[in-house]
Amino acid sequence: MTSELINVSITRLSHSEGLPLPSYATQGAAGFDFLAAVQETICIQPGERVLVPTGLCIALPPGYELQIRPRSGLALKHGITLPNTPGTIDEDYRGELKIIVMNAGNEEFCIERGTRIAQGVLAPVVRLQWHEVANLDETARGKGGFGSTGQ
Ligand SMILES: O=c1ccn([C@H]2C[C@H](O)[C@@H](COP(=O)(O)OP(=O)(O)OP(=O)(O)O)O2)c(=O)[nH]1
Ligand SMILES: [Mg+2]
Repeated sequence: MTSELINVSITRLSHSEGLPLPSYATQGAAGFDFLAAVQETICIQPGERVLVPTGLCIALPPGYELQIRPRSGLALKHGITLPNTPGTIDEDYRGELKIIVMNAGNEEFCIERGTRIAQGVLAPVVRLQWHEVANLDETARGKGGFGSTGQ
């Protein structure tokens, strides 16, 4: 990938010792894979969700967020998803990164230590400032939405 690399400070908690840092699986991958820093294998029953530790804390540079997204292979093969996707890591968060993993499949799914459970994508943030007005400008769409343009 030709995009610039942004430095992000990272610290480890004791339960991630021995695991490699999250990394990009291919040269052009947009997301790096988070490894589950579980001490023992945890199994999620269909419909259940668990909070998976990463054992990592980071300090994002100002103006960035980290999005935590599901992995499509786990979603397709096992129905593993993240109910809050994309999870938002704020630039001022210094706690442990954790991943809310849900089993939307039909069978038990087990997460072993080091399972690549989700991916992180660094993204720039644009913040707004409200400008309260009496009326909004008119558009062709107007208030039409929720299927107003047809199938
Ligand atoms: O999948 C996630 C989502 C969030 N976080 C952490 C980092 C984030 O900066 C913080 C707060 O997340 P969010 O704003 O989504 O949750 P909230 O329910 O609004 O909590 P808060 O009141 O702490 O902002 O929790 C995670 O570790 N994993
Ligand atoms: Mg919040």
